[in-house]
Amino acid sequence: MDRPTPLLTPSLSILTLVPLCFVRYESLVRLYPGEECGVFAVCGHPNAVTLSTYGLYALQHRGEESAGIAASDGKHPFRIHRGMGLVSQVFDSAALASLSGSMAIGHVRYSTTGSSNLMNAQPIAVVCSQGELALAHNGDIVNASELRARLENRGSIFQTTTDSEVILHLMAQRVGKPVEEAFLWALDQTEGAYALVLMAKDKILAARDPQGFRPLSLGRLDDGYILSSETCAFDLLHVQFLRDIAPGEVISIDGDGVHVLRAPRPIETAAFCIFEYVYFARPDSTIHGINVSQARIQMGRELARLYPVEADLVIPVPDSGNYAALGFSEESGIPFNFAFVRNHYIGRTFLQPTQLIRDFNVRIKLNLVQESVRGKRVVVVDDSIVRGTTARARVANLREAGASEVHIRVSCPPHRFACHYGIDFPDPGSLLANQLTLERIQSYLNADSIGYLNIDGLLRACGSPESSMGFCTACFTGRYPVAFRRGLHKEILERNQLTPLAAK
Ligand SMILES: O=P(O)(O)OC[C@H]1O[C@H](OP(=O)(O)OP(=O)(O)O)[C@H](O)[C@@H]1O
Ligand SMILES: NC(=O)CC[C@H](N)C(=O)O
Ligand code: SF4
Repeated sequence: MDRPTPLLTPSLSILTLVPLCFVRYESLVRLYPGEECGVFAVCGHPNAVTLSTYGLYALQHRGEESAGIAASDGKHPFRIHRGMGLVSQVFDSAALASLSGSMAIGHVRYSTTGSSNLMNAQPIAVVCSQGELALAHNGDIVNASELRARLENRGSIFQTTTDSEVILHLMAQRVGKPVEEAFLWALDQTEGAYALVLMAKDKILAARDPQGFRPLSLGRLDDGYILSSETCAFDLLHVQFLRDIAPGEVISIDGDGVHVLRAPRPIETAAFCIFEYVYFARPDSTIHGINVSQARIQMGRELARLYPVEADLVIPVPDSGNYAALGFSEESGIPFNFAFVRNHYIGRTFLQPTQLIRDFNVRIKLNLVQESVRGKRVVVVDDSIVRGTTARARVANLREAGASEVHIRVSCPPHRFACHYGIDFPDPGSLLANQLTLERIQSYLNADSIGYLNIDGLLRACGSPESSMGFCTACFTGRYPVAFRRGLHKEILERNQLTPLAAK
């Protein structure tokens, strides 16, 4: 038996597709492999709201479920606008006119803990013992369920089912303490992945978890400071890049500038998410001194050395496969061309709600220029294979179009394990490489050969000037840098899942 049941691909007729057109937008927009979030913040700039809006446009690839901005002029209550959908759908002129101030934080969400609905959209704003606070979070807090149960037993009333909200409730417990101290105290109890921006009355605080799973960079524009998940947003806004917020570092920004509240952890203990370089981050971003597109080109070169093949043409699976395919072509000397045309109006590939819809989405996403592959031996380079939906459909296309051989090359190792640090990978049972051997994957995809980049090649491709810098590779290796409770899953904080602890 070659094919695990969840991977079976039912055929799709145009009649079965028609009702799908009426499925609500939110339920369809389910990104591969569940994206993650983007955070953005402006402190001390008169155009904070406009800058945040454009910043979120630049971070849109990190989350397409919901978007929001909270703004403050330092005198009036925070103004906040959040909605489901893309930045362009959430922020019309009326929404933008409702926001003002020289401080703002923004968020684009892809849910990893708590369902996708308006209640869970960020920033999350509260009024508590610390005054007004608004929080935007990228990552996943692995002990959120324990923290929440403890807080609820002490009377906390939660308004969302996200992990992020526990940070605000922890802060609220520090009655009478400065907001900086409350933030540090909350972070001391929080385990897992977080790149955070927090807006308080007259300052913005920011933090990265000790492993630095998710990126966060600091820049300067005129007299103001900007924080962004990725540097591509700085380029767009002509923001001067100052530095990355370091793993474990906590800062505050106010009228007097940037203050380090907690010094970084040694870089040796870092566990940057290596999959940011493979797929998530935009190729024009630079994370820890490594440009993402350059890293991807190196991955393609490594792959060509590891799995050489006699062929006539290298083609990428756009978009994320583009640079790796370029590197493969450069290293192998096999000509490069675009044979798949990507429809950019559909976002990144969807995984939900059913395999039927995934198949449909893959068909909308990519179309083949048949003339460019007919009679050719083709190497198809993609950044990753998760369920195999994309690769299987693309091989079938290439064969129908008359390609004489189809060789698949993947610019990261096989995905065999779940991520609990801010990427909503499907459960391991639906990961192709968790279920099948490489030989069986090759036959499932109907490819003439298959080659995945290995961990060493991937690490080399992401090699940093800081040579001791560490990466998280858990979804490939199963070696998790931060321990988590077994059975952790996305719905863990939904009301009926909570198991209150005994009051202390
Ligand atoms: O094995 P699967 O489950 O099909 O998932 C893997 C595919 O999905 C991603 O593309 P996506 O459309 O999300 O993004 P991209 O256009 O940025 O590459 C990825 O680049 C692979 O092509
Ligand atoms: N992908 C993310 O970083 C999401 C942040 C947070 N865990 C949420 O689900 O809202
Ligand atoms: S498990 Fe994979 S996706 Fe998750 S943080 Fe680690 S490298 Fe990134």
